[in-house]
Amino acid sequence: MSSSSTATESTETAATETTGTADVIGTARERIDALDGQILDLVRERMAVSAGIQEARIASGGRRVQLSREMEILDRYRQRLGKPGTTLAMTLLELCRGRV
Ligand SMILES: C=C(O[C@@H]1C=C(C(=O)O)C=C[C@H]1O)C(=O)O
Repeated sequence: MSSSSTATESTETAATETTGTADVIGTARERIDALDGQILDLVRERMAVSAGIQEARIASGGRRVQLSREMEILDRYRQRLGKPGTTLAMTLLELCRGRV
């Protein structure tokens, strides 16, 4: 009797923990989805600002790409995020280049 009661309790505890874990994950995923939305909006904003700079430089006889500036950006991302930061910065620069 007491062993059956213990088994029921432990099943209920497991169910409560499962529900709690699902809640934690669900809430955290909502936050991740919101953050991804902001990141994507920011990337699109960065692309537009970058295009404006490139347009202005080309219109005044300059080149689209300025490698020294890109090196600064790659270094910033590498300092904050390590090697994957460099990869991320390269992807961002690729997105932002050549869209004028
Ligand atoms: C936007 C610029 O032009 C290009 C694009 C860059 C960028 O998207 O960050 C950086 C350097 C340039 O190759 C700039 O010179 O600042």
